[in-house]
Amino acid sequence: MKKNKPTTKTETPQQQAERDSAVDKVLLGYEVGTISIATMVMGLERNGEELTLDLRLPEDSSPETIQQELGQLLHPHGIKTIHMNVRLSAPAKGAGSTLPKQMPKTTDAMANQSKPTTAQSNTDSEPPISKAAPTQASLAAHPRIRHIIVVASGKGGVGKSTTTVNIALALQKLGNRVGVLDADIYGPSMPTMLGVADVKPQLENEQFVPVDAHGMAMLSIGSLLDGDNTPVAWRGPKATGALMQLYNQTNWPQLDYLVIDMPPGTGDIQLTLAQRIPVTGAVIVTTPQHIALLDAQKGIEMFNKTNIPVLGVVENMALHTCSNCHHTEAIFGTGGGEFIAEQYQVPLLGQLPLASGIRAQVDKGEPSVLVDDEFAPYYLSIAKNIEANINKFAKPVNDKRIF
Ligand SMILES: Nc1ncnc2c1ncn2[C@@H]1O[C@H](COP(=O)(O)OP(=O)(O)OP(=O)(O)O)[C@@H](O)[C@H]1O
Repeated sequence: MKKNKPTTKTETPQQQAERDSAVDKVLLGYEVGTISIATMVMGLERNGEELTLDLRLPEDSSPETIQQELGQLLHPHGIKTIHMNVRLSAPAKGAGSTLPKQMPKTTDAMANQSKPTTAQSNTDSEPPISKAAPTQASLAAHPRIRHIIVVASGKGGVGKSTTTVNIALALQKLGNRVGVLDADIYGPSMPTMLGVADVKPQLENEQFVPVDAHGMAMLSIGSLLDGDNTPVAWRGPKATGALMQLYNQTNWPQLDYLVIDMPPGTGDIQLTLAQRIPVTGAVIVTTPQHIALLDAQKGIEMFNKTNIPVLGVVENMALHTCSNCHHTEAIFGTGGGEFIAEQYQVPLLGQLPLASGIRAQVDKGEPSVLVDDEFAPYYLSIAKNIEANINKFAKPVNDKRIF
């Protein structure tokens, strides 16, 4: 699934980045049925003017048409040839395994260039590009998951993962069945923070079986990475494809909450996930510094655009607890999280101390809530605030869903 992208001598790094980004945008905008093809990309490799895609497509799709339409859309961006390796998904769970289908030939992206393209001009039949992205309201709820919560931050390093893991454990402590999906492609840390870095998820009937982490069902994007393919090198479609695979092709048990640790930022990957996964609500983690607050605002705006309710803001590292006298004070000043919560009319779920104990516990794989240390009550209070609000945002359960 993962391939190293060969470098080409004729492209400058800037041209390379521009062409990669143009390819990403085309893939993100091209829909098969109502779903972006980006979520179906299992592998992607570009070598100059040649693009190779490994795709997992719905059984009723037409790979030949897709190959031709993508060829026409990508040709203006310098892609002359598209190779496609296709696997067609089985129609329903248990109805058989996937059918590998190697595309018989390489398509010249210029082929049929003079004919009208289905995507652009034949609007009477199947205009896949012009269909609107699915909205949250149109997404079916997962049949075994009551609430999906995404934990996001506009900026990296604000303590999003530390907060996620402790909130998940706190929700469990309040009596809920909890799962954790580590979608942070830039730094998957859930396995380490939960002390299960050495445990690999099993595959059963082409479905991942989540790892048991202190009673929670955990799966991490880190499990899909190998040594010579760093997550940072992943580009949009590849990352979203892998993340959708983790969500869809996992045998999640019956859960009250699936807590997703999102990649930091508000780019294409975050937006696509927000449009494809039926989320009950988002929790935004920020720190009191101005830049982190500005980034949190971007996060809130992104969720507003995609109609995902923002459950609230958590202000991390807002307070300092002296390790000698245990006195707690707001060293960065107060009011940052409150300000943003007021401005956007979202609740401030809680303020967390900056404390070496919090870091030491996650480094050991035994987060504060698990060992019930002096910081656990802060996370429990946040979890209670989430629970107090969440039912009004719950999605109706659709038992007909096949995943
Ligand atoms: N409240 C806190 N007090 C002290 N240290 C903290 C606190 N929250 C997080 N940290 C530490 O800050 C560092 C960054 O935290 P974490 O990895 O959770 O951030 P992140 O926002 O998920 O980062 P990234 O976006 O890069 O994945 C870690 O070393 C973590 O232990």
